[in-house]
Amino acid sequence: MAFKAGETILNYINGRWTASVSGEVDASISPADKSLAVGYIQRSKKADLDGAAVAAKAAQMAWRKLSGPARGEYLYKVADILERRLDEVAETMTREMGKTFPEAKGETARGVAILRYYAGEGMRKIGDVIPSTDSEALMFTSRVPLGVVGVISPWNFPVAIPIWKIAPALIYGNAVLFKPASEAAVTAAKIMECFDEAKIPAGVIQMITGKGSELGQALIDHPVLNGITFTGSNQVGKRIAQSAVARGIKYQLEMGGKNPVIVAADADLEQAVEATLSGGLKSTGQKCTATSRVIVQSGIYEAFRNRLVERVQELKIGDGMDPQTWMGPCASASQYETVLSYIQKGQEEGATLLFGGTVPEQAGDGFYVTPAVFEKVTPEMTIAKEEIFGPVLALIQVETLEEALQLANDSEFGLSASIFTKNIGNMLSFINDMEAGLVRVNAESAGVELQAPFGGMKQSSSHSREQGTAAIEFFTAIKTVFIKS
Ligand SMILES: NC(=O)C1=CN([C@@H]2O[C@H](COP(=O)(O)OP(=O)(O)OC[C@H]3O[C@@H](n4cnc5c(N)ncnc54)[C@H](OP(=O)(O)O)[C@@H]3O)[C@@H](O)[C@H]2O)C=CC1
Ligand SMILES: O=C(O)CCC(=O)C(=O)O
Repeated sequence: MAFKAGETILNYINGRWTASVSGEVDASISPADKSLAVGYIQRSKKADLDGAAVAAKAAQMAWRKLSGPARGEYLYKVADILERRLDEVAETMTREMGKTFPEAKGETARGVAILRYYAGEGMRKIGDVIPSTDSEALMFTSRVPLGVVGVISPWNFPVAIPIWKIAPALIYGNAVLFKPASEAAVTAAKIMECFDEAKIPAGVIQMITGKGSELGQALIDHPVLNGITFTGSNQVGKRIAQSAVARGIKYQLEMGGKNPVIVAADADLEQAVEATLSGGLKSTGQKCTATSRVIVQSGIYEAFRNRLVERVQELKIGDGMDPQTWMGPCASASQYETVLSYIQKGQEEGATLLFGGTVPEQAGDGFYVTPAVFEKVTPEMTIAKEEIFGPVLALIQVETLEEALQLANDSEFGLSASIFTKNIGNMLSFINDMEAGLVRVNAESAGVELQAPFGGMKQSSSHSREQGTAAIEFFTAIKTVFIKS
């Protein structure tokens, strides 16, 4: 089955495309033109979830009995199908949440690579032999699946994030109940179509759409779950943690960031400017790893600021499907309003708006805003503290590297951070002292590689890591086995 643009998509439950018991749907609208519906999604109820939960439990029993390589074969098939349908999936993503078509294609290709990576994991070791004090015994560990895992994903990476949660969950023998973000659920259905076409056994992966406040809450409270993995806001993440702790199930949270870039006086100016543009404004700044605070040493400040503003002025804002477009719209009406309100707050609190932060004339019915560059930002200002999740850069001038590091760490978040410098001492201080899960030298703050652990410190995560070989830590439990004849 392949849903067409503008159609009503259904839930994928127990291997079948199924309408919700509610009989209600919600439009997923295009951020490039809010009068266009990219599709209609089911407004599902707890009763839909209950049916899926029964199917998941039954399916997981059989799925865990398959060998790792056999489970991997399914993921390889899904990867091949997604690769064949890459342009179609990427176009749906661009139309539904606004990122440019080249970015959407890159993300979909990353989804393919993640599927293949975890397909290969099905052939790798899942335990260790440990010497026992009893010389006649054999002692070893084995990794076993958690059971049924809930996946709640955001709209900003509608393909990569669901896949980097679903693929490891499946390869290690879990069944998945997947609730995508409502604003990217049509794209999520495209991923499900690939699993369906690969003939994955019914019930192993199921997708149910609906409002976070109702269906999402019902999922996190559902007794069928043995684990839950989430990416999104801190507010929702905290609710998930509370519910998981109350029921004693495993949870994994990836949440916000307020990512700094330090530009040292000896930095390569062009490199630092281009990385700030890319890290801060690609995907319209809607990445948890996006550059938000730009901390610049005074020796290079003026040259950096002037070049940055010059380059930001050149960026073309428009529909992500237009090949000329460098930056698309904000993903939704609520993101748009949030971003505009932060820009207003920045000005009210006394920061200087050097450029942007306005609604372009040709915006029409789209959620467009020009990238905003602020200077004279102080650490206590709201735009220096809160995650904006939009195309807003806050420049902060400092004298010394020590001051830069101290300001960079002055945040409740600790996801990613970059420094631009040629000095090895600066690099080492930054690597040692920066409180972030991802530290990058002479590279933009955004940029996650699927084979490496990903996650944050402080309020940015539940202190667990996703992706690469780290994924096995969350999606399995260790069983220690002792055998004596
Ligand atoms: N770290 C990151 O990558 C992301 C961070 N954010 C941050 O969060 C802000 C708000 O974005 P928003 O989309 O509202 O993020 P949310 O955290 O509300 O949404 C993320 C996911 O959680 C679901 N959800 C919402 N409420 C509940 C609930 N009570 N129980 C269970 N699931 C729920 C959503 O469903 P539904 O879509 O149906 O509401 C969606 O699938 C952004 O401005 C940004 O700062 C947002 C997205 C990603
Ligand atoms: O930067 C990336 O590729 C991933 C970012 C991310 O995980 C997020 O924004 O939620």
